[in-house]
Amino acid sequence: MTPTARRTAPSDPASAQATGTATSAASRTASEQPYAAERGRLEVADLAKRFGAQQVLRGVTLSVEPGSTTAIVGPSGSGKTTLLRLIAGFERADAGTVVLSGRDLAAGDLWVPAHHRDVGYVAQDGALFPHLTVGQNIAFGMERAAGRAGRRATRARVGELLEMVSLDPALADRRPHEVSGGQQQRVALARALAREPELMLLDESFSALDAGLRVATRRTVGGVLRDAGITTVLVTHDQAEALSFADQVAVMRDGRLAQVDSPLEVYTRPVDRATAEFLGDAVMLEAWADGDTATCSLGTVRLAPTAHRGRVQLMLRPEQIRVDEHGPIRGVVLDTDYFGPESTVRLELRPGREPGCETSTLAREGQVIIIRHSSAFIAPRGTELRLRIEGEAIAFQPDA
Ligand SMILES: Nc1ncnc2c1ncn2[C@@H]1O[C@H](COP(=O)(O)OP(=O)(O)OP(=O)(O)O)[C@@H](O)[C@H]1O
Repeated sequence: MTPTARRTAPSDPASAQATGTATSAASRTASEQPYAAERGRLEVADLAKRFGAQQVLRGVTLSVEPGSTTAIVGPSGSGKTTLLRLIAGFERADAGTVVLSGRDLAAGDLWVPAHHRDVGYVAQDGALFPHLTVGQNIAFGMERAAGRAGRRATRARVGELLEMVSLDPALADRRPHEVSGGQQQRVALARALAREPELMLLDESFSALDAGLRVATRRTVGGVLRDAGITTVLVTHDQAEALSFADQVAVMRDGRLAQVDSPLEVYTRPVDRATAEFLGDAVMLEAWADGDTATCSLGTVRLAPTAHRGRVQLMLRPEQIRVDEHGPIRGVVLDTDYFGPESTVRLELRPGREPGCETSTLAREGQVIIIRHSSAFIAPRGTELRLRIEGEAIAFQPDA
């Protein structure tokens, strides 16, 4: 694709970062519209960024389907926010391309600044203007017709946007400090939505909220964006948030995307041990792989399709190891960690002694594993449990 901007947006005096977005979709002429089929499609290719001596992004390639939601998740400092800022146009990449709705935003010498991109941005703290009312925050930078009729139309649109994010339009006259943190985040989203962006970027937008409010706000925001068909990219360091919010999860590590896949796939089929352990608790076991099964301290375990043979490292999620009185594996409870809806139980494996007990000869004396169980189940220390494995284990190279 030729690196040329296909249309020029009107200049916007407001800071795109503060207001959350740039050009109004309403300001486009028909001939300037991106191809309908492409609207909202984001393509990032080979993006690289260095700050001083530090190479922060090392060739990031990511495709986001129109109207879908992608979560970028990874440890602190892995480069998530930098990637989002390059997509928003707050920073310039050293190499690589950003294409939105078929239009080049960054490619070679071409670089479209933030306020000329149809991109909404919601920061962690919402970044509302404290001296403006909620309504004025939302209306800020919205294209307004002059005169009383124009003001009425703006007010009506502000009311609509507040309702869209499940807020009472009566909040329009309050100042940001007069509404709760969750409401502020929804106002920030309404402000970003006011300009009908093609792409919404959420930068740790729910992190500052406490647990209950966070889930509720996330659900509302996710629903609004999905209903509006707006392509969304969320940056978070919270694995559970990424898995529950997104259609696609991109796991970032050390400036690279280690895996990009559906939430189910990244959780149940992680590409390597670091990804597996980042996304949740993992039971790691030495094993011997032979085709579609492996032998480990839990006996013979079915394997997800793998090319690995011989000595491997096996990964199971704790919830795959179930307590079952007829299960072939034995373990003795060491301790139980209770935390509301479920408990974590540490067990020491016992080699099998009776028929039906398959615990393998690879079982090392004292091998400890962790399982999860409903909180109603609290086994005292020393209880012997029988276990069985559900589903398939993942095989990694021994040193992966
Ligand atoms: N403007 C900048 N100047 C210099 N270094 C920067 C700049 N922005 C980011 N960095 C560095 O780049 C690295 C990646 O930062 P980034 O904020 O992208 O990571 P992150 O994955 O979003 O982390 P966190 O989850 O902690 O926000 C960090 O080491 C950070 O210090």
